[in-house]
Amino acid sequence: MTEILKINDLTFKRDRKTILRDVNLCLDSGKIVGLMGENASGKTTLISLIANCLPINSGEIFLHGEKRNQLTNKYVSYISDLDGFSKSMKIKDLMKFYKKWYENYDEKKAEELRQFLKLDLNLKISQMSKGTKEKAIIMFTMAKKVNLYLLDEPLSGIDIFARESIIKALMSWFNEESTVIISSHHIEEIFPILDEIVVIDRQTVVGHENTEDLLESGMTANDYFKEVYYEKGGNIDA
Ligand SMILES: Nc1ncnc2c1ncn2[C@@H]1O[C@H](COP(=O)(O)OP(=O)(O)OP(=O)(O)O)[C@@H](O)[C@H]1O
Repeated sequence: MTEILKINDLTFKRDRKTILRDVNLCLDSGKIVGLMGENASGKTTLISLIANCLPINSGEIFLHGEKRNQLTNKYVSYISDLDGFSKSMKIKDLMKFYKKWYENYDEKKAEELRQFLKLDLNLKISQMSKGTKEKAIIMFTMAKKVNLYLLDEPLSGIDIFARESIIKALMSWFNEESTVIISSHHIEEIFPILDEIVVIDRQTVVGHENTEDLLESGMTANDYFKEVYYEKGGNIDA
């Protein structure tokens, strides 16, 4: 096992408002990690910071042992949306784009993912529903050979049947040298494939647990969430 991600005392402010404070987290290779947290708890911000899409105010992020910088981008795959592309681009155009610009793009895997996700080569971004866009984001995120895959709410617009098969397939889309972080409001749904759960609340990581240990103690993801939430002084209805 290799250490894929290490975050030391990370604090991030926006417009003088603290969004994340004193975040510490360490993840090894070969894990599927669920990132749980209420709305506006900072999940997307944390993912964007790991992906080098936001500047760090204080603290450090190490990817594969190297301090986060432009060069460590090769270790990470993250697509926040497809807004940067022309809406007239088709799936096949996006495939050509990634092949041309990303050394770590695996053309064969991309085609397998495309077929699995039933994405028509001629489908334009402008014609994509929310769920179809999410499938395209999953496809192009997972089609790169990297150490860390970041999926931010990847399944929220996808119908239940496709969700189930994507969740099952996720395990085969990465290898033991890499790790996947999946943020979701529906952790229970992906709980069976998770190795670890990270809970973020009131701007920081308040819990990090092995799912095996949770299962052994008879806890579900939601039980764990509530436990760490109340322990830290939260106020949700049971
Ligand atoms: N561009 C921005 N400018 C200012 N504040 C922002 C910006 N983006 C996010 N925030 C704030 O940062 C906090 C964390 O937001 P973030 O999107 O990271 O949360 P989240 O846990 O991903 O939320 P959700 O589950 O609703 O997607 C929120 O209070 C939000 O208002």
